[in-house]
Amino acid sequence: MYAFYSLLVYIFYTVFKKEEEDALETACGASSDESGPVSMETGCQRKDGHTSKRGKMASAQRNESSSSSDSDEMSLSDNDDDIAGPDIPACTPLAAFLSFKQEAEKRRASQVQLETPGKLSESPLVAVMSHLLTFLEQYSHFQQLQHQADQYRVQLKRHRVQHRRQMKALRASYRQRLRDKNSIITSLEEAISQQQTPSPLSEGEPSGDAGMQAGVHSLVESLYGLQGERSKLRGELRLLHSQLEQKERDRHSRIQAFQQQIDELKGCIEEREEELSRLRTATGATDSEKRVLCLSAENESLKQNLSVTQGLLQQLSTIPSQSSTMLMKENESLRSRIQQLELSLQQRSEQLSHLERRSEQSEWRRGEELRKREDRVRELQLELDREKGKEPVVKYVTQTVEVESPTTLKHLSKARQRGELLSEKLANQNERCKQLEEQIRKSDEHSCNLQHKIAAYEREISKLREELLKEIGHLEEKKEEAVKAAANCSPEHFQNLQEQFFSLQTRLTALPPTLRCMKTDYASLRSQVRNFSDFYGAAISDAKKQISAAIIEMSEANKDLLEKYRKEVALRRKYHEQLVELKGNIRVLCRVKPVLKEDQQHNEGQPVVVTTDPNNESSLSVLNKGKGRVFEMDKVFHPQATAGRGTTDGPHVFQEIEPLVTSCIDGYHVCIFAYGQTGSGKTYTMEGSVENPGINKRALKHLFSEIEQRKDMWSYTVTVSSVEIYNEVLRDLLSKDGEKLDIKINPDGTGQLHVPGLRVIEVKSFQHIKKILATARRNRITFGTQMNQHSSRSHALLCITVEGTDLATGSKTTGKLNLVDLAGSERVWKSGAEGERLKEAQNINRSLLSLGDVIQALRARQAHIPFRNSRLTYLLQDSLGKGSKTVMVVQVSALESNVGETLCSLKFAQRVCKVELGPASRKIECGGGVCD
Ligand SMILES: Nc1ncnc2c1ncn2[C@@H]1O[C@H](COP(=O)(O)OP(=O)(O)OP(=O)(O)O)[C@@H](O)[C@H]1O
Repeated sequence: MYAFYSLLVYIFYTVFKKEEEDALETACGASSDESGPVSMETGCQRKDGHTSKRGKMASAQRNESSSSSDSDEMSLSDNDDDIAGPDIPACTPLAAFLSFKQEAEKRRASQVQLETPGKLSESPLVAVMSHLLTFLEQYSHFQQLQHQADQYRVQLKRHRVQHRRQMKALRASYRQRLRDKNSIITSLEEAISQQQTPSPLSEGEPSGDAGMQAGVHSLVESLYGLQGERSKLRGELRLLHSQLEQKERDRHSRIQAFQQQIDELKGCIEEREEELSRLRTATGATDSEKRVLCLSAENESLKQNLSVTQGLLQQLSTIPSQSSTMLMKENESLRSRIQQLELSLQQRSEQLSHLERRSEQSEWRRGEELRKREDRVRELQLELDREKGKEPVVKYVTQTVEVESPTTLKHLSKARQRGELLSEKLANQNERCKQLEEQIRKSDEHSCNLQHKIAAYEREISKLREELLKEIGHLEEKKEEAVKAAANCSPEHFQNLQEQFFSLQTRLTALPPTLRCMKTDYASLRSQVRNFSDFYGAAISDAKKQISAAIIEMSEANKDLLEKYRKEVALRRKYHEQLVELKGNIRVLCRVKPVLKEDQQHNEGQPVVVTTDPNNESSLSVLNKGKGRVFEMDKVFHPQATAGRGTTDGPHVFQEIEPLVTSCIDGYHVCIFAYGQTGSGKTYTMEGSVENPGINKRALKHLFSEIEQRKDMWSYTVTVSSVEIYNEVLRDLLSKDGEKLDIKINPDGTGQLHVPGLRVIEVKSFQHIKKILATARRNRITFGTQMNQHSSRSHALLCITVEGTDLATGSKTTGKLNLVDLAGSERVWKSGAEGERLKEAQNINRSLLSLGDVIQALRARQAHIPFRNSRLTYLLQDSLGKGSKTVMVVQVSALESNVGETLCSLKFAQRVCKVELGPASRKIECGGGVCD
């Protein structure tokens, strides 16, 4: 029974509900057609208390229009016709049915109670019914209330509209009345003025026309009355105005409050959005979104960098002009100083030349005398020779004297020339002084030689004398013999012999004075020579004094110059560092290998897929499977670019490297490495050939020339070591035994790495380093692969350490330059590697991969950088990390057969491009510690 009733109730309920809904829908349709959106809302309300979607929208629209109506009168008046009373849904048939059912059930229950007095007084169905009924009653009551509320709301709106209309009409009528009154007043005033103006015709007439006066009075009274009314109306109008203003103020305050709320809401929304974006970047965002965020952040930083760069550029453009004017001034003052010094030097050189002339004259005079005496000696000698039938003995001596005198003169003329040169070239003062000293030394030597020669000459004379004495003795003997013979010979013969004897005797008596005279002559000659050397030495020392005074003067002037030079050098270094930092402390350069003859032989008909843009030095495009891809680098070297600085347009390799080598001398850690597939030209770029040297040689040449330029202020020590990493084993390329080496932490407590047993050579000159490079090249492991006849199978590192000491302050710098020629990054299958070669290729790829990981970690600013994952990265730790400067030269082939490797290399390069190492730091030691 219970189930039956329930079913019945359900059926009826559904039937009635359907009826109601149909009725509602027809009402909705009708009202939407006739009354518009407002009637839709109330007409479409369901029985279960839910408003339909359309109803909600309509309500929203109505709310909007009502809110806007407060502010906009016109819009309200437009919608005014749309406001209509809501229809109440009919739910009474169900209630009637239920009450009827309840009655029937009650009756049935009373009958059952009468029949079976022991059972319950009320059945459960009746209870349910009664509950349902009360619910429906409550619901209908609620709907009625809601309906009433809606009606009130509509009425209120109508009243408000009516009120506004009334107000408007009232204001209009007041204005109209005011205008009317004003016009009346003005007409009356005009009339009065006409009345009061005496007419020329009425002048002679009596003034007191009673009718006229009364009219005028009444008019004046009415005028006063109108004026009073006007002022009253004005007061009312003012009141209305103030009311309106008050309302306007209220409206404004409401708008402001509303605006505040909107702002608060906006703030909330922004906060939410921020939180959302934060959450997104932290967790759920896609890679592309993250990338977009990162890129926008990078963009921002780039913009900032750009503005900083522009500022710096401006500064840089102003500072050189200032410094150039300062330098010009200084130059002028220095020039005038130099001119003064040149003048004084000229004077000194004139004095010197005067002295030289005098000495030349005296020399010449002495030479003349010497020649005369020599002639005499020669004559005597000839006589003696004639007597004795001997060879001329003094020939050698006279010849030497003849030769030596002009050489002395020559020396003197040279000295004069040098003196003149001294005045011309001030910068070579010290050099010339040395030359002069040398000359003095030579002249001293020469005078010494002369003394020796005089002594020899004296020795020769004494020998001659001895011989002469012997000859005399001999002649005496002959004489005695002759006397003895004369005692036995005839008187004629005796007489003849006597004559001969007497003549010989006279000659003999004549000989000693000649000899004496000769002796005295030589003594005077000797003293003259001695005097000459003394005189010459005094003249030279005088000149020396004058020159040293000039040098002191010059060095005083030089001090200022030196100081300025120091400042200029410091400024240049600063700008240089700024320039390098602006360019970025990690730079990626790309070099495209030209298509060589041998490449054409192996790859006949292969098209070129890598193209460079002559108008854009930092991009290159790669064509792969018909699609072009553009890569951006810091610099792209087209295939015709040379290894050096270049004379043609476009970038040349060393031009980009040079500033970093200079940085190394200034105490920075620099790492330059070549990366790329086998045969792409890494070794060509780093080592080069004899006729076309690569980065290594050019860097060292530049290093030594820079050191030479700074030698007045800095002293440098350059040490070199070279290692190769083959199959993850470290080998010394400068030692013959090829022992395995290991990387350890330096026990000196600095925390730096060192390789025990590694040969470190101190290099004094560029010529020396050439030999070292050749040794390292010879010892490196190379094999032929399918891709390169002489493929380098190991990573080769040339480590140059430059320790500098400031001569003025004593501060020390330590710069490091690591030049790395990496092994080829080819694909294993493509290189045709097997067995040992395969292991080799795998090791190469592994270490390159760890280099990539290190760069990735640096890029992500990770706390831990995996330097220790390979020997290569471990060894380069202090030149790859923070505070260092790194340049990667990516080598690529332009041929289509290598496009895969080319793309891989370029993608790796682009990853490196994004790494920021932060500002580089100088390694300077002040006293005991390190002060970067
Ligand atoms: N820019 C260039 N101009 C002229 N010749 C070049 C250039 N680049 C490379 N070559 C030539 O290409 C050949 C291979 O170059 P190289 O040995 O330098 O390649 P690699 O990258 O070092 O190879 P691997 O990694 O196998 O050692 C050499 O004969 C070299 O002379």
